[in-house]
Order: sequence, then structure tokens, then C-alpha cells
Amino acid sequence: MADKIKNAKIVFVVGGPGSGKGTQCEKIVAKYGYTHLSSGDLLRAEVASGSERGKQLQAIMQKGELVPLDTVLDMIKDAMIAKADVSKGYLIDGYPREVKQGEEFEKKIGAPALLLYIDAKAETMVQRLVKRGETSGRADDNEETIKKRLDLYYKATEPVIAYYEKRGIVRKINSELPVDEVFAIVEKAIDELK
Ligand SMILES: Nc1ncnc2c1ncn2[C@@H]1O[C@H](COP(=O)(O)OP(=O)(O)O)[C@@H](O)[C@H]1O
Ligand SMILES: Nc1ncnc2c1ncn2[C@H]1C[C@H](O)[C@@H](COP(=O)(O)OP(=O)(O)O)O1
Ligand SMILES: [Mg+2]
Repeated sequence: MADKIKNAKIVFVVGGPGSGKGTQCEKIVAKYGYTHLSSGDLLRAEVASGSERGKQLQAIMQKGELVPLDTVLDMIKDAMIAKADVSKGYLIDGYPREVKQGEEFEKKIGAPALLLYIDAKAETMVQRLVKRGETSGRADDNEETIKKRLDLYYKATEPVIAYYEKRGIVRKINSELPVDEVFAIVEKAIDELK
């Protein structure tokens, strides 16, 4: 089954919480027809299902911690296989969050062609998340959890960027700019892939 996605174009979208990953992915989907898979969205769907596993995940996410690697990787893999016949490429948003996640993904699924590094200052990310928290209903968009998510980002996820930089597939995107200007930079990176 996993053979079906072996040759698919895979783009990792990495950046801190509130950096604008989801916002840019939406625009990529609209222009390029890629399949957008957000690990956070997949996990929140499991939580919303009310399952026993969802309850355990919710407790972890509320604390701003990472859920077990196998759980999130299985979810992504299943979602990729489900779209294999129609997908022009995959945006993997919010994964890998640590180097080990990247290694396991490549073992079980395949190698990324590009890593979009959505970069914003900590201060900007906090401001955006506090604002998003006014309407998102997300249990983790509160000041206490935001701080933990940021700390974990710098500790666990930033090394992911260095890891893929060595392979020359990282494109750093300045996400401090207005959404459409950020997207103009994103477009260039995606167009290079063709
Ligand atoms: N370039 C930008 N300028 C201003 N606000 C932005 C920008 N990109 C995203 N936002 C806002 O910041 C918040 C977080 O964006 P989101 O795409 O959900 O980030 P992430 O998926 O990385 O957590 C959202 O409320 C979004 O509207
Ligand atoms: N790849 C992954 N590994 C482990 N936990 C993950 C994960 N992706 C998401 N999660 C869990 C922990 C995160 O704090 C939470 C929310 O993730 P998210 O929606 O990707 O956040 P954001 O878009 O604000 O960066 O879900
Ligand atoms: Mg997001």
C-alpha cells in the first residue's frame, strides 16, 4: 500500500507555533492542488471523535507536549495513502517536530523534496497565538501553554531545520511580512520543484 506514495512529492512545512504554517498551506492548496496534512488537525480530529485515544492525546496537547511519535506518524501515513490516487503532492504541516520524527518518516514513507521553514520572531508568534486564542477554541492557545510550546519548538524542532539544511532542501520564508507577501516567497520555492 505504501508503494503508492513512494514517488509522491513531499514538502515538510516546519515553523514555530503561530508562525503561519496553516495559513500558507491553505494558499498552496488553492494554487497548486497539493494535499494538506496538518499533524495538529489530524490529532484534533481524533480528540473530537471522543475516543479513548483522543482523550489521552488531548491531555498531552493541553500541556503543550508532543504526542507519541508512532501515533502521529501512523495518522499521517494513513491520510497520505487515502489520497494517493488524487494527490499532486503532499504538504506535511507540523511534522517533523524532532529529528527522530524525520528519520522515522523517511524509513516508513519517503524523503522530502523540500522543507519550507516558516520563520517568525517569538514575540510575533506569541501575539498571533494569543489573538488566535480569542476565537480558535483550541485548548493550547493560552499564554501558559503557548510558552511551553515555544520552548519545545526551540529545543526539539529547530534542530530539524539544521538536519535538512545539510541536504540543501531548506527554504527559509520570512513570515513577518503580510500573508500575501509571505506567499510570494513560498511560491518561488514551490515553483523551483517543478
Ligand atoms: N503573515 C502573517 N501576518 C499576520 N498574521 C498572520 C500571518 N500568518 C498567519 N497569521 C495569523 O497568525 C495566526 C497563526 O497562524 P497559523 O497559520 O494558524 O499558524 P500555525 O499553523 O503555524 O500555528 C492566525 O491567526 C493567522 O491568521
Ligand atoms: N508531529 C507531532 N508530533 C507530536 N505531537 C504533535 C505533532 N504535531 C502536533 N502535535 C501535537 C502537539 C502540539 O502542541 C499540538 C498542536 O499542533 P499544531 O496544530 O501543529 O500547532 P501549531 O499549528 O500551532 O504549530 O499537537
Ligand atoms: Mg497550524
